[in-house]
Amino acid sequence: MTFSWQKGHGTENDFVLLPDHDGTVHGDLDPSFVAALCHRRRGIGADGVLRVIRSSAAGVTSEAEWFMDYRNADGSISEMCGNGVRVFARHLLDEKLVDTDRFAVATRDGDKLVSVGADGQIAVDMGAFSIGGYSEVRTSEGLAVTAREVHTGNPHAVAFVDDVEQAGTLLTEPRFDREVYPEGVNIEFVARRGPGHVRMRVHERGSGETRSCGTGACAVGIATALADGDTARPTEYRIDVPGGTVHVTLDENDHVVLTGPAEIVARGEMEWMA
Ligand SMILES: N[C@@H](CCC[C@H](N)C(=O)O)C(=O)O
Repeated sequence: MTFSWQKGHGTENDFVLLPDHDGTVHGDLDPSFVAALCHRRRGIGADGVLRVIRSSAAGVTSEAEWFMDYRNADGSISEMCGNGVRVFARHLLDEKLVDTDRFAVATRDGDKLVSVGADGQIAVDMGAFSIGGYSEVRTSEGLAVTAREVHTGNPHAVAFVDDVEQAGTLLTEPRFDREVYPEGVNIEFVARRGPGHVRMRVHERGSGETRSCGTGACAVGIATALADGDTARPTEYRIDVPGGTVHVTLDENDHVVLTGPAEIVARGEMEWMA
């Protein structure tokens, strides 16, 4: 099977992009194929796949022409990917599939408005968010922490710690309360670095520990504002992740806006032989 592909990343959260404009190349996008592509030893290696497909071809009702069909590295589907949408936007711009630097991208969590800055950074209005209560997360190495439930299109548990290295290796998924998160959860460990500035590590549902998570950074910004009693709008947080830095703004409409880099690093035709 031969098809075109690209590789990109946003703060080292990396993705295989599969252009499939009319949905004729990859059909239903088999989860085992996604998992094989993402495998770091037997495949190309990535935290997830972004299929680039027209909303109409994906059966999505949207004003936005392009739908980000996001899959986790294990082949599972998630509603949203914050770093992915920036990489997706970079691809649309590079391939001249959009002709303006402000446009919407359709996702399973609705349309996201993307704006490209003069510095090349990409800002995404991730829309409204919701906040839940507290429950415990526990790493396999025995760290037990109370985490705040935050939904930024997908589910997150945000746990404040003194030092993110306390989370240990994160080689296995921390335990969490399945009654609170029946669909699974992305878990962020967050440590403060200064006013409006935190550091985080994340264990992603369906992908394991990644070098960055955009929706996770948004959840962390929201949980930090709540913990600080910061009700000013707009208010901005700098979030350091192992793969770089992103900025999260809570704006006057109580939307969360994610700003960060996005880069395409390779493209080509592939003959998949596995
Ligand atoms: N890395 C992403 C989040 C991807 C989805 C997540 N693993 C889930 O299952 O919800 C991001 O940048 O937001």
